Amino acid sequence: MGRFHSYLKSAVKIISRYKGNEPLASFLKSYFSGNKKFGSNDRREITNLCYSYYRLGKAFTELSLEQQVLLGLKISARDPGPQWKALLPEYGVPEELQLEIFPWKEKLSAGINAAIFERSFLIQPDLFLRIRPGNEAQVLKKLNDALIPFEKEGSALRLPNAVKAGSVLSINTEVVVQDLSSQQLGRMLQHCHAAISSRWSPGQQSILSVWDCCAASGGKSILAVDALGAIDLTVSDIRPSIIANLKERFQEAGIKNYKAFVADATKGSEQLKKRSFDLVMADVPCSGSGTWSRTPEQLFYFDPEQIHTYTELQKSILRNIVHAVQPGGYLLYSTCSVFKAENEDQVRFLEASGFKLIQQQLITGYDKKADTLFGALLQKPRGINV
Ligand SMILES: C[S@@+](CC[C@H](N)C(=O)[O-])C[C@H]1O[C@@H](n2cnc3c(N)ncnc32)[C@H](O)[C@@H]1O
Repeated sequence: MGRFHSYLKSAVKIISRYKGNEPLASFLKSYFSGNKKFGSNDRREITNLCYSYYRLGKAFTELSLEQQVLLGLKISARDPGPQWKALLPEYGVPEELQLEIFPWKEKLSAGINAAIFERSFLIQPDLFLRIRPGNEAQVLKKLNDALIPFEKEGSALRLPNAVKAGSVLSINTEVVVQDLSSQQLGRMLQHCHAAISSRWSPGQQSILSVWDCCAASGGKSILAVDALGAIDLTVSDIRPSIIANLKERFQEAGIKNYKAFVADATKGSEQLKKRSFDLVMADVPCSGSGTWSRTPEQLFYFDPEQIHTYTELQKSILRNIVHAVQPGGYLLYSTCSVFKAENEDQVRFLEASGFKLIQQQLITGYDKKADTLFGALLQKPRGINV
């Protein structure tokens, strides 16, 4: 039992020091590398305790830190095991409690089941890979040979979170680490491609021009290449470091023909002067609230004022990029947010500027151990001046 008390003490120490200024995963990594006495089992137990605490949000702050950690462990989806259960009465962990983990339910996008969404914070989502075109047989063989358990859903693979997929598969070459919901945006991309290519005259060798204006390390761009085939691809992001990551990733992915640069999408850019695209992808910076089951510390430290900050930034990006959509071309707007203000309301904003909504979808992952995302495909009618 002494070992378990000591894990609890370490978790409480970490929680008291962590202030939410960096991802919990990086904080834990630095903490453990500065405290070599912890072996891999210890690190796993303590990590689990810390995450269990943040999964409760601020619902039970009247309890002691020890009680909150143990309560998180008790009500999380995984059975904590007999040694932990034995500590519950010792620390006076309450039996029955009303859950109010996610207090901003009135701000949710339409169609979200608030009760199921709230419970999803207690479950760690799975790991998802997307098999890149032409690699399915070899990927499945490698996983089977290595006895790695997985479920296949189309080109998506669902694996337990602890699996080190990179030890068996070539990440970015054979598979991409990409959440199940994110992968589904491929359908909207295909819809847009079918609509545009139907306008090409028979035998015309046309290539879709695409700008990913918030590309990060290129997750959606690689999806676009895989879903659409040869495209004339331009990518940009405000962060130089992430564009450097993107270049490395594209190299591994075998993507050679593209233009990449650093640009603030709220401002005009030299590289884009006079350019327009068949498709502009705006996977905008957002609250990330659809992914908080993976990063529950963000749930804990979230200030709802931030929603306004994000929506203003999103509007400012949209105002600046709409001119780059060709008349008759498309804008794919996406977030990993569950808030209406970042989702449907921004679609209304685009419609008010003359764009026509083709389809919008809240891609729920909270009921599937995956992320929740929002995507909307809009078309710029010919003859409007934005
Ligand atoms: C949701 S992430 C994009 C994820 C990426 N599309 C993917 O699939 O991996 C949003 C990105 O927007 C970038 N960003 C934030 N503000 C920006 C701005 N003003 N202009 C351009 N990019 C911006 C961030 O650096 C971040 O990489």
